Amino acid sequence: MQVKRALLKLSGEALAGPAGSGLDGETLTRIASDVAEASRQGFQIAIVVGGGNFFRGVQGLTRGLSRNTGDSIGMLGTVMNALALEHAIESAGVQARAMSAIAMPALCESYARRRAIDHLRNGKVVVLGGGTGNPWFTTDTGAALRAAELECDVLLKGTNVDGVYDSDPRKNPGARRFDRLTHDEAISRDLKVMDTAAFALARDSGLSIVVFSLHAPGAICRALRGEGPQTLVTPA
Ligand SMILES: Nc1ncnc2c1ncn2[C@@H]1O[C@H](COP(=O)(O)OP(=O)(O)O)[C@@H](O)[C@H]1O
Ligand SMILES: O=c1ccn([C@@H]2O[C@H](COP(=O)(O)OP(=O)(O)O)[C@@H](O)[C@H]2O)c(=O)[nH]1
Repeated sequence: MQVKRALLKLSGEALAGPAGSGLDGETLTRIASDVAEASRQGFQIAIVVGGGNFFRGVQGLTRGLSRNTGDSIGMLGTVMNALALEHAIESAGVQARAMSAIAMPALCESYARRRAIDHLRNGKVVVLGGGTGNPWFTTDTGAALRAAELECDVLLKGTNVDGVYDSDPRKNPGARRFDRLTHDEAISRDLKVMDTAAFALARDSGLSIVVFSLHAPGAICRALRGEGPQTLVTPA
């Protein structure tokens, strides 16, 4: 696969480091320098960042909040991560623009498809916060949506496991990793590394997904080159 423009999905937890919540400076710096290196190598990178290190909408239910309010808080968490990443990537020497799906003009640009494409063409890394801008969605679905809108060649899902397994590897130590599978197989076998809506949207827009682990330094550059342990999920 020849990749020029990639959509990188980073879960919020990926920025949390060993503490498991909030932002870890060292982790942020490591991931940002990997992204900056990929940009210097000529890849156009758009990032959709999650917010699970701060708040997930469903957590609100146990606090007496409605799902709609919980999801609004969750989306705000993703914007916090986008601002942190924008700063960390610029500190690593590459220009970056945070864009939010929910207008917050005092903090960052609002997401507009054509403006995001302009930034990418001009060599800036675009960091997309706010998910889809709607409750009841996830940032995985946001990542598939933005990858389709921005005509990305691939969706790279960077996470804490090194691919898609036949069952959750965190729960089943005997789980086996796929090198390759289709979106339909991932959906029908209920392989929960991404939600069904994200797999379905990626399938319908003809977008391949690479699932890889973010843990080692240089992981993002290697994933872009198709190197290292990973699972390739293809529409057919
Ligand atoms: N079949 C599977 N293959 C790989 N990972 C899976 C699978 N089922 C569930 N997972 C879990 O999906 C998680 C990766 O998704 P991610 O979006 O980064 O995490 P979260 O959903 O907790 O934010 C991993 O922590 C892994 O334990
Ligand atoms: O389009 C979206 C994307 C995210 N969220 C909310 O933001 C939270 C954080 O996103 P996500 O759980 O996808 O983050 P990740 O698991 O990747 O860290 C979610 O739980 C939702 O509450 C939402 O409402 N709409």
